[in-house]
Amino acid sequence: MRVSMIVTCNLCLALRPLLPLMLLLIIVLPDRTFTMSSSFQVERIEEQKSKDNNVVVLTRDATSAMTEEQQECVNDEQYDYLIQARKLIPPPVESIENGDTESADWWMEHSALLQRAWTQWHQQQQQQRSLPPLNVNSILIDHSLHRDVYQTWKEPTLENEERIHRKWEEVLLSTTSKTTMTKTTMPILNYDNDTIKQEQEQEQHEVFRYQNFLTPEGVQVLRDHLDSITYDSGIPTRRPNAMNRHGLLLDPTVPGGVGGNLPIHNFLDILVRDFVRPLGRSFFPTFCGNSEDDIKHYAFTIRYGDDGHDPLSTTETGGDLELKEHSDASIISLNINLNLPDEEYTGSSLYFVQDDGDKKERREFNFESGTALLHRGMTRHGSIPLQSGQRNNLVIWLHGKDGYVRTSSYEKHEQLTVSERWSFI
Ligand SMILES: O=C(O)CCC(=O)C(=O)O
Ligand SMILES: [Fe+2]
Repeated sequence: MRVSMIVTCNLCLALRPLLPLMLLLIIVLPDRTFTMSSSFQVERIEEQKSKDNNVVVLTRDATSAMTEEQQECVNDEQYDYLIQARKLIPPPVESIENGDTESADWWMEHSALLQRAWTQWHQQQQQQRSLPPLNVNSILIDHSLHRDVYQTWKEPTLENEERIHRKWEEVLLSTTSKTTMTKTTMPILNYDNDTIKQEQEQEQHEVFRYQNFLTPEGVQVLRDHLDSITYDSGIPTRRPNAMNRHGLLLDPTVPGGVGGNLPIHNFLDILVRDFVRPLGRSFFPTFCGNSEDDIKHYAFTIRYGDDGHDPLSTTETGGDLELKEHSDASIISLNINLNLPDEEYTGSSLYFVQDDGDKKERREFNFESGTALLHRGMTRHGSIPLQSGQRNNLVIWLHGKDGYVRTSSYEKHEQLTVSERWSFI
């Protein structure tokens, strides 16, 4: 007992100089140790949870131990895809790398972030930006066309189809010669004993026009919606295709395409299902003979001329001016003008190549606000230079899966029946 007291006293004496430090540790350490270990534990648990779910997230519990500044940083950088997407600098639309005009790799690399940003933007916009529904009472599409189309959906007859066709102008007719093989029983007339070859002149309707396909209200709401995507979202958007540099690629399945399941996507789905596909099948029954041919759509907007928002552009007016002659990667294309009635422009007529066998001629068309042209993708076309103003159009291509475009024609007996044309197959 005595010994132990002496030892304790000696120890006390030895430790005496350290006493202030020990006191300080007793006061400070428990609290520090508790704070650190608890926040550490939470983080470890959450880290484990997120690993299990294969997602990397910082939870609110883990961030509660952070300073306000740190937390803001986490909120911005980790959660806010919109802020991250807005910071990206996309490759200029004019850039060409290894022959690739669309910088596909860059869009692929940022595709997941951009899609999340669109979803986030949609959630923020939901209250303010919607489109009127595209149902039978829709104010978007010419009422009398709409009525006839819905009547034909209810009763798919040739008469009802004919009523719709009368509302469209046939604006381009080509004459092509087609060689047909006919079975014969007269062996002397040919060498293979079984067929005779016949040259037939065939008239082929190529382009149809509907002057006021979209109502003035329809043009206005679609433009507002699309302009908001372009100018308000701040999310980088990929050029619409290899030829057009300015406009929106509206296909969410293509890296860099506008996503987020916005009202425009729903509008396009219904427009394609209820109008473009059955109209394409009924105007071009020799080419749209199977649902495999027109099952998919690819939609984009195009803009010719300056919009004053494009400092990176190097073209004379800050936008595209013309489009070279081409055929589309589609079986059917619908091209609708989205200029507001008072948005005037000169030049920029769309031309189609009229093929009369020996002779090929260009036929030009001017778009007016809301005008739609429906044509085969294979019919060659382009647009002449814009002289002044701006032209905005919405283009929808129909094709098969994986971009498959069928070009050969179907014989009469292979073609879809009227009820098949107006069905969801
Ligand atoms: O409206 C135009 O200028 C034609 C657009 C076009 O043909 C296309 O983008 O494929
Ligand atoms: Fe085209």
